[in-house]
Amino acid sequence: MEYQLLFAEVLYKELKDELDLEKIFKLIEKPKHSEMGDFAFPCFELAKIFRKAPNQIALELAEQLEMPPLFEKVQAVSGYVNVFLAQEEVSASVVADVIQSKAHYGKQDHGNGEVITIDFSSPNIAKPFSMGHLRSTVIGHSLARISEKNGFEVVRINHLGDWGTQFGKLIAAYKLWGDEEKIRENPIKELLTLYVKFHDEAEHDESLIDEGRLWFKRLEDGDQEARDLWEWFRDESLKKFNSIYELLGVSFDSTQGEAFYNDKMERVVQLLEKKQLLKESDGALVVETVEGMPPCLIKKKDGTTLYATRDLAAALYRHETYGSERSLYVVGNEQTLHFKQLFDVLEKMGYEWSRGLKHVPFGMMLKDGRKMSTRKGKVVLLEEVLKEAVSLARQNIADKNPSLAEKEQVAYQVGTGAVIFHDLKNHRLNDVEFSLDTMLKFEGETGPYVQYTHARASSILRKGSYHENVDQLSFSDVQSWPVVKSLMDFPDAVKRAFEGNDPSQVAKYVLDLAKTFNQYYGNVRILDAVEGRQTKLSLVHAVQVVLKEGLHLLGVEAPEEM
Ligand SMILES: NC(=[NH2+])NCCC[C@H](N)C(=O)O
Repeated sequence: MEYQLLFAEVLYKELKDELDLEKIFKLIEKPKHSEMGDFAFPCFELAKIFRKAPNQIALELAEQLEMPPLFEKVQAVSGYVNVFLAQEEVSASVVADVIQSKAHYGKQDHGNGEVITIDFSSPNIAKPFSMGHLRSTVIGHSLARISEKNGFEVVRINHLGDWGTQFGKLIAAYKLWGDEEKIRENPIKELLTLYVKFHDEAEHDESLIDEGRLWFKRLEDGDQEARDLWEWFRDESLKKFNSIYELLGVSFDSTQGEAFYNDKMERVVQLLEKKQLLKESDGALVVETVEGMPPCLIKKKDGTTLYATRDLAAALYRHETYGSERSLYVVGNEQTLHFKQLFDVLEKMGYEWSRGLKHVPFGMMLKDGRKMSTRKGKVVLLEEVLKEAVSLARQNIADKNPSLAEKEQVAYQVGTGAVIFHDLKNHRLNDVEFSLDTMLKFEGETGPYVQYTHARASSILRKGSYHENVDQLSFSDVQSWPVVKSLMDFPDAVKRAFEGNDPSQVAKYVLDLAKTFNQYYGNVRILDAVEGRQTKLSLVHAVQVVLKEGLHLLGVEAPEEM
């Protein structure tokens, strides 16, 4: 039951001529102090329309509103209409609802099964999986789950960077200096070394650049040797990437990277030609985009294609294959211009659906305030970082709970959960300072803190031999109300997270629920309660369900014990 919506509907009956339902819903506030009620409707905007003082309007509204049964009091105070819920009844109904719905609690249906494609992670082969790709993976994975929770059908796409002039350069470098043995031992590191060497040497030997270009041309034309080498580099890289995905619990519906579009680009070029959008510029083919933006490069002088050409082909392919009218591209904010150009070209091509394409940018991952870079061989190997988080978590368990069963599994869940949560707890556009120590703390705004709260709830339920039963819940204490109110906020957090493509809404929500519950736990005797033990345990159960589902939406596991 959505009480805020109920309140909005009642207000709407009185205010239809002035405001629409959505506007009213958005205006409703949740007062911080309980004496101001559970919801408050400000009348300041109406003052202009009615030419009356806000408080006068509030008084009249409070008089007129026909509140439904579970609202027990309406009050006009300083320009607000404050309404109070009937705590006992509402608590029983919310807790029963959560326990009966379980993981479905908070599910929204406004997506109506519509398909949405989410392009995320998308690392480049033959290069290390960067911190930026980690951010994209974590944010995209969470947005996929949040979209499903909002009623959408999601297609998860890993648009691998496995095509482009850099592979010509890499093949050229391998032909010159490559050592098969070494690459087999340590593929990504060796390939990166070759690539860096190529760039260094090319600074004083320009013929290398031509050599690289030639190899990419051969690759695009299907030359066998070039293909074989490329495939080998790709396979080795994928092995590494897959072990990271496994660690993070991430999977995809499609790993069709840029190379997949090799035979689909000619059609795009022809379409652009037919729509008279192609222009020649210095021998290259471009599409002019809106004023002030550089033109979008489609084909180079030598006939090879570009990142943007492949993205055009991919957008068409996805729309045709999945029937998607909406797509998210979870890619760092340094590619903002690229996506602006891409969407603009598609719009110029006359595709209505291009309006449903959205770039979801994010900030950088920093170490000691500086960008973590993979250039010039200064490699931060992500897999090692994740493993280190796991090993710190393992140490923690050894110190705090040495008798824990499933130690190893829990160490993985806590270690990776800490990294993921740390990334998602602030708005994605903020830069993130990477600090394992901070992430892994059991107190403060961390993943382990929320996981620990979930494990605490689970432990209370075990110790209390809890049996599910929602028939005779009776909430007469004041302490449970803030917890119930937090439970009630979950559906709205799910919706907001979708609307803003913003997993931090869910992260902040679970932190709030965990804090509120821990306060309750500190003040209320649950296991040795003389009265209402079943009700109290049911509240704990509801908290456990929602914490787990909230963490799930972020891509974080919730161990029962830790
Ligand atoms: N459709 C896309 N362009 N997706 C993002 C690709 C990201 C690219 N591989 C990079 O690492 O920069």
